[in-house]
Amino acid sequence: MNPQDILSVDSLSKTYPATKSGAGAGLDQISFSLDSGTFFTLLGPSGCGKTTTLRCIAGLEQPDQGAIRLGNKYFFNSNDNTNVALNERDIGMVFQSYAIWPHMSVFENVAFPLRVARDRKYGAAEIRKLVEEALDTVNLGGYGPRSPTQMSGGQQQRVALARAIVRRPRLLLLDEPLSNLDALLREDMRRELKRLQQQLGVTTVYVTHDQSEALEMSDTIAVLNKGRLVQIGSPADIYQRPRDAFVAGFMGSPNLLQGQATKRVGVNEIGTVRLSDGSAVQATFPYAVEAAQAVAVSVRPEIIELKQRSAPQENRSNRLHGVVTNCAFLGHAYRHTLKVGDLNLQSVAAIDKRFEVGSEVAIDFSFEASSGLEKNSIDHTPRPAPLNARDAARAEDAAPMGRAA
Ligand SMILES: Nc1ncnc2c1ncn2[C@@H]1O[C@H](COP(=O)(O)OP(=O)(O)OP(=O)(O)O)[C@@H](O)[C@H]1O
Repeated sequence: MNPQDILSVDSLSKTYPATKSGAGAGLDQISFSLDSGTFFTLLGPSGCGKTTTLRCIAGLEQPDQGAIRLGNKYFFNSNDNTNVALNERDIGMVFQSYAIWPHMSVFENVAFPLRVARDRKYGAAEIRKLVEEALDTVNLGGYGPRSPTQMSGGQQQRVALARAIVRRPRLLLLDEPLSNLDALLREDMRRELKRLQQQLGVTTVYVTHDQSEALEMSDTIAVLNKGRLVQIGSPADIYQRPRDAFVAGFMGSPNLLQGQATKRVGVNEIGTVRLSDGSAVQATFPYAVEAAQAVAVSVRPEIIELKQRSAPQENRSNRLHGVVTNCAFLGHAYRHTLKVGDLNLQSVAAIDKRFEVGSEVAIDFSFEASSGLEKNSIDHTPRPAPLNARDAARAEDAAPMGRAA
């Protein structure tokens, strides 16, 4: 790993002016640090700040506060007014709208960044070699003379990618690059993009609101909500151990059991949660909670096993009792809706595990697979190592109240 390629974003904040429709939105103290070669995804709903973060890294948007650094080179630092111009940041970018010029050939589109480079002059032979290599990398070898207007959406997106990598940037920024493609092509391009990123070993920041895209492609995911980074982790962490109700809901886990911790629970320990009807369930907590703290338990639909009420209960498994109120065929599985007291839960069961509407069932789910989470959105984001001693002092001063250590 090359330490010169570590991307650090520290306490990035930006406020847009308030509009008629509400207070000014933007970014609130976004921090993360990426090892070189990481495929990192900014994930969240529309308006959460993904594109603004990406544009700040690119130099298309100026943050109000914070620092952005690649290796030991600061792109931006509000402390000493560093703000490096976009074309000196050594990055490649691909946007949702491919931004391919229709009046230029594929070759000229890809050659463009080389022709306008200010830091060095590329000779004709070198341009030819670099463009051909970039086109080969995106499987468009031989397409140079064509007009982009004669190409499909997927091929045009590859041209945009070739243009982004032709200068072999140290950082690749991708803003929803697949969202204009049809569903089948998008699936193919996910794998293609990932292969390309691995082949190049380039640190990549990817923006999407599509959870499955983020899970399939990323090494690390950061979930954003209302301009704040609410959770950062591996795809498995984010999916199986959401930190709060927002992340759980956004990652498609509709089942939340609200209650109180019966006693103090340490990080990654199993704790007991007393539900409002007096029953208790156990879950694994990715963070520490105090006795009587209000918490929730996220139970993913696919970890629920429906059984006859008389069926024996497995070790280390929770059991609730409920009634099936709906059963929907999904093709590969059945989704059951279950009424448990005042609560509606969803389960997804294999095709041979169907229960009729009206069946009284046992609802089993394991302690390990059930995830304890914060009831409210509290920022537990681990902060990256300070950029330097001066920044450390500033970070101490600026640490917002209530942030987890
Ligand atoms: N130039 C601007 N002026 C004013 N407000 C802006 C501007 N750009 C973004 N915003 C606001 O900042 C917030 C974050 O916007 P951003 O585009 O970063 O979100 P996003 O997560 O990328 O959303 P989407 O997925 O819809 O593109 C939104 O509330 C948006 O309205």
